[in-house]
Amino acid sequence: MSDKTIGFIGLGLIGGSIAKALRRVHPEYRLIAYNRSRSSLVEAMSDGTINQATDVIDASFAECDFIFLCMPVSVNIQCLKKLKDLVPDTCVITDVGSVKSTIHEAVRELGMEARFIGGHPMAGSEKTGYTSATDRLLENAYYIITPTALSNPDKVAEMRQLVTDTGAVPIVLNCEEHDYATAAISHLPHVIAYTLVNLVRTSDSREGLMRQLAAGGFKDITRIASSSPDMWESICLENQGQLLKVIDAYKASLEDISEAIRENRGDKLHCFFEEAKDYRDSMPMKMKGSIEPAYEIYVDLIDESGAIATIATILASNRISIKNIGILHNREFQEGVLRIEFYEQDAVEKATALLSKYSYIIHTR
Ligand SMILES: NC(=O)C1=CN([C@@H]2O[C@H](COP(=O)(O)OP(=O)(O)OC[C@H]3O[C@@H](n4cnc5c(N)ncnc54)[C@H](O)[C@@H]3O)[C@@H](O)[C@H]2O)C=CC1
Ligand SMILES: O=C(O)C(=O)Cc1ccc(O)cc1
Repeated sequence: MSDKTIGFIGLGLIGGSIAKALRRVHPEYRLIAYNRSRSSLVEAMSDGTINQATDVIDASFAECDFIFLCMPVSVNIQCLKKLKDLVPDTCVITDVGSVKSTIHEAVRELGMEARFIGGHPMAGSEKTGYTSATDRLLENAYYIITPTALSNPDKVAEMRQLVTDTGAVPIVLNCEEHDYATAAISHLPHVIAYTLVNLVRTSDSREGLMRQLAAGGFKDITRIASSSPDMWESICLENQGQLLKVIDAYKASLEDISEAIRENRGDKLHCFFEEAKDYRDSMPMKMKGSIEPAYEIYVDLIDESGAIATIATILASNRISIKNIGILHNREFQEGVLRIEFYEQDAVEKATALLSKYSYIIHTR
């Protein structure tokens, strides 16, 4: 592929991660970024990710082949108007926002359909900012692309290639399909996590007994309540229609389960839990598109100082790269295990063989 100039408007977790991934694969590309706060730009210049930084959205972006809008959804929408007169028709504008219908509507109203291709990486975390960005964040995750009726097929093909270059897996959807699916699998779960945490917060005793006792299950399902309030305010309002539909359906299912509990209907409860368990267990855990880490092992930890360092050293000295490492306590591993996440399946197999040789007990899921 020929050299390209790629612009980023917003260089936080997602903008920064895409920029870092493209830099790794394409050292020849020219990357330009605008960010509201200067610190991310300084960091991205000094680590070599971007070639040019700007405090204002100006004519520097006119040279871009692609511009990624990576701010909260409503801010991305506001930015379109500015770019309309600033950049030529040949530049493709794309976004990474979690809601697609409202930005597509704005694109239509502004007559920008021929130069816009929507996008949404199905990867991320509760963290924010460039400091949390990594060149591997999108690896193996689906990246939804939503072309317009007037998107140029050659540009869509280039967009698919850029997505593939980040390590993600492109998939094309229309924006309504996208917004209904993400309302159920992402937006409602975030609303549930935030409301559950607030329920416990307001029910807790003065001494904070609930906060102290909250264990693995609560923490697992509420991790995402640590996400950015700015970002989630924007997502909920931009996907209002679809989100309200799934919230209503969820309220109805809470009513069903309340009734079964009230009426001592063990059979109903059992069936409800069993159906949910079967569906959850059938979800691909080690496949492309999973937001959950794909390549991981669990190692029983010997209770002595330096235990983690010893394992990390064994792996590093055998050139096995670790993506993430940490101690996990939950119902499945009550004693606590060391969870090690790798970049690929090959590393899982090598690490399992190697650590078994050193008599470590390994679990996989
Ligand atoms: N966090 C996640 O896991 C995922 C987020 N997204 C989408 O990516 C987009 C960016 O989110 P993150 O990178 O996670 O957030 P972030 O908080 O790490 O970065 C947001 C960026 O937008 C800038 N920004 C915020 N408000 C602004 C304003 N009013 N004017 C100018 N700049 C402003 C911030 O300076 C920052 O650079 C959002 O649209 C979100 O829906 C998509 C997939 C996953
Ligand atoms: O942290 C998680 O598990 C997420 O669910 C991250 C996330 C947040 C917003 C998106 O649009 C997509 C992914």
